[in-house]
Amino acid sequence: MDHTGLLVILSSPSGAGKSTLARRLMDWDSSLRFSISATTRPPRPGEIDGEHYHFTTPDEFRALVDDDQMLEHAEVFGNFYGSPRRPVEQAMREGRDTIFDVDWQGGQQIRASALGGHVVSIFVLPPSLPELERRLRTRGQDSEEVIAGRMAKSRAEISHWAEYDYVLINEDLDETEGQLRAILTGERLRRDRRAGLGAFVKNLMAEEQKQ
Ligand SMILES: Nc1nc2c(ncn2[C@@H]2O[C@H](COP(=O)(O)OP(=O)(O)O)[C@@H](O)[C@H]2O)c(=O)[nH]1
Ligand SMILES: Nc1ncnc2c1ncn2[C@@H]1O[C@H](COP(=O)(O)OP(=O)(O)O)[C@@H](O)[C@H]1O
Repeated sequence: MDHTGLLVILSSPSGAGKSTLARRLMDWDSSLRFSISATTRPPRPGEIDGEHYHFTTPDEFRALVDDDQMLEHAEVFGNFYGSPRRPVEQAMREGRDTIFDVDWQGGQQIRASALGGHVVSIFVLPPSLPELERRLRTRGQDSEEVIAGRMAKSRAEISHWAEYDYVLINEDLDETEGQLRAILTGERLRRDRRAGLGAFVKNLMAEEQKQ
């Protein structure tokens, strides 16, 4: 059936588990596309340019924005982040769903864009703030200073939870992954109903009359 790809937005305070969940969803369904953001943040050890992020200088980033190549962009934790527009439009044309790992500002901008009708938004909460801090620490990729900065901003991010279609508490990773799969399956069925089931049912009825 012909359909347009969905834009699946995942937001959460840093460390709640978005990237881990996005990776698991893509292992489950290889047709899902991850929106690789551009950022002015320096790469962490092990991060690959063009795979985790497109790492850019502030000047390069500004040029992309000025050239209208960003579907959305925002400043987060003192760095710029943005979602390139073209790969998203291409995936939509191919009927492939795109996953975005963006903050609340990105969520608001994509929802308000011309593509907003295709958005499914999901907010991921940690079971508690001490557990969030523990996860940031066990990820082992940020300095104490960076962790303190992210914890300080976590309440501001969480305050936007009610803007999202779904809100999941990521306590048990397998359970949250199951909930995400269920959401995606349900939202795809809703999309297919909008996109083309009318024609399918018309055909079905016509066949019945022929018999
Ligand atoms: N608005 C927006 N936010 C983004 C984008 N890419 C990443 N972010 C957000 O920026 C924040 C920091 O991301 P990152 O530096 O990878 O740190 P991490 O979330 O701790 O792994 C997270 O809240 C991301 O969701 C983007 O393209 N646009
Ligand atoms: N449900 C969970 N239980 C325990 N640890 C988790 C859970 N979800 C994620 N983590 C761990 O927490 C850390 C932060 O997760 P990550 O996916 O990097 O978060 P985010 O992308 O939201 O910043 C990682 O070390 C990850 O393995």
